[in-house]
Amino acid sequence: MTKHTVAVLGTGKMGELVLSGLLRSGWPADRLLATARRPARGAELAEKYGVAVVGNAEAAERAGILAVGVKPQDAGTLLGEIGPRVTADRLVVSLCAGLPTTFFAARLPEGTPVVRVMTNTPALVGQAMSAISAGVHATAEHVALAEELFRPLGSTVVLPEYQQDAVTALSGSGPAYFYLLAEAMIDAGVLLGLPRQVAHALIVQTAAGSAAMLRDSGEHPVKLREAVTSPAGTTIAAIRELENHGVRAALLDALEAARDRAREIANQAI
Ligand SMILES: NC(=O)C1=CN([C@@H]2O[C@H](COP(=O)(O)OP(=O)(O)OC[C@H]3O[C@@H](n4cnc5c(N)ncnc54)[C@H](O)[C@@H]3O)[C@@H](O)[C@H]2O)C=CC1
Ligand SMILES: O=C(O)[C@@H]1CCC=N1
Repeated sequence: MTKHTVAVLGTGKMGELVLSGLLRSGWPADRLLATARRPARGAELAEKYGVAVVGNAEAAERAGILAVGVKPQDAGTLLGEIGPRVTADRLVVSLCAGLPTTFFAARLPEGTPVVRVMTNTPALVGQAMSAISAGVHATAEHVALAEELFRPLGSTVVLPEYQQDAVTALSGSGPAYFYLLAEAMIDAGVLLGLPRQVAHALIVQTAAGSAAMLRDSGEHPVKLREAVTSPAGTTIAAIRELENHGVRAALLDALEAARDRAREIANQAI
């Protein structure tokens, strides 16, 4: 384990997931710092995790690894605050959707290494998918450090930075699509006359079981779906409706829209 201190700058939902994941993996609390915009949030984090909550400037001076957990729209302001305190021997890890590492490099001292990571909310249960990319000035050693930070949260993969907007559309936003599907299927259960709690239990276990098979069997999803789809049976009747409603085309369009929005965020960032 690295001897660095990690500071989470902007400890909202994702920042807290990084903090709690590191603590779960045995990272000492005295090598973690957190920053928060609202004092009440800072007090909550200090109480819950036993980490020091400090200002952004102090965190930037004390920590070797700076994990930026603010919304992309707030990153410019944050970098304006910390830029003068950062030295090029730090590692900056961006959690921000859309923003390229050049956005950070332009606001930090020359030579500061930046790694871009797109993780997702299943980090809360140790099941995140975190995609890590070496950005400006980042070496293999910096990428290895980032992998060490994100491994406690779930799976990690190292990809070139140009793929990050697509990753954001797939796995960053991905949990929301599955939740939407689950929500709609539970409502369908209610439509068919099942009590809501029963529909909820059926769909949650079906989702968990299907995900486990998809991951653990190593089979292609087509093969798994075909095994459920009996000739002249119930499943094919449902699938015909899904195809009639263009669900596949909707998914292609939806993920392309998410990718485009990531690009737009980068263009709008100041
Ligand atoms: N929510 C999600 O599922 C995912 C979010 N992301 C990215 O993670 C980042 C954080 O997203 P969330 O955690 O959802 O947002 P959030 O709004 O929960 O957290 C951001 C936090 O930063 C704080 N903040 C803003 N400016 C600050 C400043 N100058 N100093 C200190 N704290 C400051 C805010 O008060 C807030 O608590 C975003 O850049 C987002 O694109 C990435 C993957 C998934
Ligand atoms: O919706 C968003 O912009 C963030 C990034 C990926 C998931 N949530």
